[in-house]
Amino acid sequence: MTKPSKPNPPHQPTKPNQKVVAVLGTGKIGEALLSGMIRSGRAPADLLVTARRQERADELRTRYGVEPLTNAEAAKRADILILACKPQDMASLLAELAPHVSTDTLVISAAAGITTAFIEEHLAAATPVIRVMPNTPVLVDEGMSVISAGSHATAADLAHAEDVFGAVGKTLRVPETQQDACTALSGSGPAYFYFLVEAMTDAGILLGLPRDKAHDLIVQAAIGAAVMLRDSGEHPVKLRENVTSPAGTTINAIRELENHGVRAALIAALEAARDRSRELATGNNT
Ligand SMILES: NC(=O)C1=CN([C@@H]2O[C@H](COP(=O)(O)OP(=O)(O)OC[C@H]3O[C@@H](n4cnc5c(N)ncnc54)[C@H](OP(=O)(O)O)[C@@H]3O)[C@@H](O)[C@H]2O)C=CC1
Ligand SMILES: O=C(O)[C@@H]1CCC=N1
Repeated sequence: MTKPSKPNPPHQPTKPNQKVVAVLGTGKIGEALLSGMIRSGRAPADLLVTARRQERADELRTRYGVEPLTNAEAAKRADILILACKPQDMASLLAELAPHVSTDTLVISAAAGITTAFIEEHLAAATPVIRVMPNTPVLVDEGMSVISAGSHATAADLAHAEDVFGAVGKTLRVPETQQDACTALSGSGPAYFYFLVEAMTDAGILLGLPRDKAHDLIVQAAIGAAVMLRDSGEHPVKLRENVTSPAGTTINAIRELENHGVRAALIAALEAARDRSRELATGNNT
């Protein structure tokens, strides 16, 4: 495509050198990122959002004090566009954006599977594109955002992406060939832990505990285990061995987990998530 020029003067940020960021497709992850950017000190006036339904636009205006725009307006005004629609909506969003995105604009996609090459094909030649896989703990500033540069993204573009996503958790640069695997581990990862907590809470009910107590016990065990995994410097095998007393209770539970193939199930589950990310690469997979 030929390079469109920026028809409108760019939006003036409230802080010098502050990039104006637009979130296009403000659903679950888009809203989580928006709230995180506001918490990290970006002024709502430097944040643009788009929504395709009036009801959603009204919600965002009320909750965050942002003024929802059309995708075209956001593309004209922002320095950084974060595309947070579903992979299946990406081709139509890019078609809408293409006439308005200048090559000065950094385009960041958070969509599972969608490659930087796919986005580059839909925009003007040399548009810098970055692929990021965040996860929902960005809502509590404990996110993990895995970042890969497209063919025209510079070191400065990567630094801008790390600035935005680093405000709401950790960031990690990987080659784009690893993004589908990272999506399976990290993007989807929180869901597996919620699933385990849900299942273990049910076990507490079976063992006769009230649901709220069972929930609190399992959540605190999860928090304690997570902090030890992060801070102790010990391998997970060692941490598990420390819990597993000879002829005690834990080994009986571990034997059942192995008998039921839980380890193999987790490996197969993450492989299936990786495969689905690959299938979504063109965005036309329902
Ligand atoms: N949820 C998660 O944990 C993570 C999701 N992602 C990725 O983020 C993306 C969004 O996922 P998620 O937030 O769960 O999905 P949601 O359905 O909650 O959000 C998608 C949003 O995009 C909006 N949208 C779609 N097309 C347009 C358009 N043309 N213009 C403006 N807005 C549009 C939708 O509007 P409407 O409400 O009208 O449908 C919706 O609000 C996906 O690509 C997913 O792969 C990445 C990491 C983690
Ligand atoms: O389930 C999904 O497709 C998205 C991508 C990673 C987490 N949620």
